[in-house]
Amino acid sequence: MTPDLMEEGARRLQERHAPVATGQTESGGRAAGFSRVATPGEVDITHGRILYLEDVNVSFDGFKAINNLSLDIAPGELRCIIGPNGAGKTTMMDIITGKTRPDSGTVYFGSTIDLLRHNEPEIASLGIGRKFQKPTVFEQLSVFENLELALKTHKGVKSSMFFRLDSAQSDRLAEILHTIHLEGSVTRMAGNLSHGQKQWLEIGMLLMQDPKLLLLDEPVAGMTDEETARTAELFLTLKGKHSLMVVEHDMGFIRTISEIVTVLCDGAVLAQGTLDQVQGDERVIEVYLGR
Ligand SMILES: Nc1ncnc2c1ncn2[C@@H]1O[C@H](COP(=O)(O)OP(=O)(O)OP(=O)(O)O)[C@@H](O)[C@H]1O
Repeated sequence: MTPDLMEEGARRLQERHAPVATGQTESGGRAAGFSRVATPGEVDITHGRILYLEDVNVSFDGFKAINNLSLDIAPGELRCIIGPNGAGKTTMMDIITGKTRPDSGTVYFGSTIDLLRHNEPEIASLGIGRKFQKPTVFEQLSVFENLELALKTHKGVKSSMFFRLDSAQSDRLAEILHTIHLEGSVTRMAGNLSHGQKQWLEIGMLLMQDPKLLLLDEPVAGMTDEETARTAELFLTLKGKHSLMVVEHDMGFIRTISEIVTVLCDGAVLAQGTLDQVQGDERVIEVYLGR
């Protein structure tokens, strides 16, 4: 897709969501993206989008799980996605990460990377990290070893025997330990961490790979109130440095972290705006919040 076509598509997308989304989207960080110049090897965000989906469709045995889905995300934005069970949230993430191929539609990472031309590992190495609902850390390894391993895996280090972190990598690891609130648990076995700490460690492992876009599926499910509050803090710290797409059912958490909330229903965007705007939307009340 050429940048011109992309502009045209983005304009149509904006028009479609105009009643609630236009002003909000600008304040979500898009304006900053327009002035940035892309350099080789980087994701081109000169058109103000890190992720762009247009008219995406997926059917499973004739059932339309994703139905002309269009949405875009600005660089550095923290976008919350809500919606009733079966709305298509997981399927959308599966499409972005290459796990599921859509029947039709457009999925771009920045202005130039057509994600539909890439497989799952390629998409991960392009800078899209995904965190599933259940924590998947290496329980028999320490917090430090888990983070180190995430870096090795990302760098494709075959033999770990002679791998040594360089000073920049060590600094990065220390910074991430601080960000995920685990600097006091460096030598603890991951298996001995609390559920919330395991979730933070896995987020740290993704951060070691320096993703441009992070997709997080129900990150606070099963967390204590205190862990949920610290996760909200963590996400607000990550916002701006990374783009985040957070699928969550916990409305208190959404209220703490959200700018723009997208409501998915029946595989399409039903509404988009601030949480107050979407919660006041009759269609949302009917299909989701009122249930
Ligand atoms: N591989 C599949 N085969 C058949 N149907 C599927 C498949 N994957 C998803 N679906 C269906 O597509 C619809 C969307 O599912 P999806 O898991 O994306 O919803 P969701 O919004 O993530 O729901 P939840 O909040 O419950 O996780 C559901 O009706 C689901 O049953």
